[in-house]
Amino acid sequence: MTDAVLVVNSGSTSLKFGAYGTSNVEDPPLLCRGGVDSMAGDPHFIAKEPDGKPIDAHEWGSGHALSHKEALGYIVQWLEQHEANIKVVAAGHRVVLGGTRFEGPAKITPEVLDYLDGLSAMEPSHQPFNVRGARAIAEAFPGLPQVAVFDTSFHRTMPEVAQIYALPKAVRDTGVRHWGYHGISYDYISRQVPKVAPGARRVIVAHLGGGASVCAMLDGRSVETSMAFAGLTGLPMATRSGDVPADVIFYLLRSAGYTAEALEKLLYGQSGLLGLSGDSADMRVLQDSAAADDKLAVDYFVTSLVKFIGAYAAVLGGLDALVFTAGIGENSAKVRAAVLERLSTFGLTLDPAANAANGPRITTADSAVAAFVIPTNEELMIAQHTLALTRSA
Ligand SMILES: Nc1ncnc2c1ncn2[C@@H]1O[C@H](COP(=O)(O)OP(=O)(O)O)[C@@H](O)[C@H]1O
Ligand SMILES: CC(=O)OP(=O)(O)O
Ligand SMILES: [Mg+2]
Repeated sequence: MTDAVLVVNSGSTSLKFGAYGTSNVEDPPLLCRGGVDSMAGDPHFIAKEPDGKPIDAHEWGSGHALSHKEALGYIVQWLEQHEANIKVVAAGHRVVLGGTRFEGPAKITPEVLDYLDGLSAMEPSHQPFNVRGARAIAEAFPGLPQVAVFDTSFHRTMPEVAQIYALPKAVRDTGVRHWGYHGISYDYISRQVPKVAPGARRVIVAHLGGGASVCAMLDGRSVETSMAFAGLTGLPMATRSGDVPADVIFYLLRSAGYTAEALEKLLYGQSGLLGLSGDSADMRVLQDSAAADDKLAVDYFVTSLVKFIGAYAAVLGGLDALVFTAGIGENSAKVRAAVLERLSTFGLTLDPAANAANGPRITTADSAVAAFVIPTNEELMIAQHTLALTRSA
């Protein structure tokens, strides 16, 4: 029997898992991974070897819907049947918002889950599903030690001015603050940067996935980040708007017949790359398209990124390294090239061949500022934190 930590990344429509061995706390070995995608309408399960080789797959058919509990139930049963040598001894969860109470990973209790669920009103796009995943595991494995690892923790090093808005104190004290997200990914990247760019102190990391944000790091610590209060703002994303001025929101509510609910649906689900292109939320489709609106969507995405990077270079007092990560950052040579071309004034010179090969270094040897592609690994970070916290019990 191999003891394993089960890592769960429970999203609104997908539930990803990874099973990690417990033999090496610093670098827990991945045993297998997978998940259920499109839970709401066309669920399909896939399990893979650590190297990505498929082990198993299952489809429920379109029109079928799975709850988080059902999807996790399937995963747990699959692990028991197909990975009979694995014994789950702890579970670690990605939870996006830790609120004022949690600045680092925390052991999960029913009371902790109630607190975290109470934050769902602030962050409705991920938080309730993260909590649901932890509750489903608690039911499937009664008594199993569970740990929550938070996206927001990494950004608590930001200076006070980066964590607040220009609102009265009474409002700020209700928890309205610039939390920042994707912190588990940034934590991982901050540990990789010294390996590829020794001595780089002023670093900007662009986490560009379905959700996207940028983080300015000084000596490996967050000092600014673009995703703000909930998972909606900052850069435009697959279906999320990114920054839209508050006065637009007032106008839509007051004069254009939107309810708060319809507006939330519009901004979270029908905007961003999908809203601009009217075509697709997927950068793979948009970056190769000749359609004018698809090009507009890519241009808006790239321009937003350039604006944040420029602003963050100013905040950092210069730039030593730029890092691209997550689905778009790791795979889209076109987006990276467009961004770097527009940043040549900052001393970044693209190496087209290295960029086409997805790096790791995508700037020329004589580029004053270096840019890199570093694949992120949120699951490994969660496994490490979970092991550290449950081992010290
Ligand atoms: N080869 C590629 N070129 C451009 N974009 C890509 C490529 N592969 C994946 N992506 C983009 O990556 C995104 C998913 O990134 P990922 O980090 O897996 O996101 P999430 O965490 O939201 O699941 C998709 O929106 C997709 O458009
Ligand atoms: C917080 C957030 O936006 O996460 P994701 O990119 O996984 O949707
Ligand atoms: Mg992600």
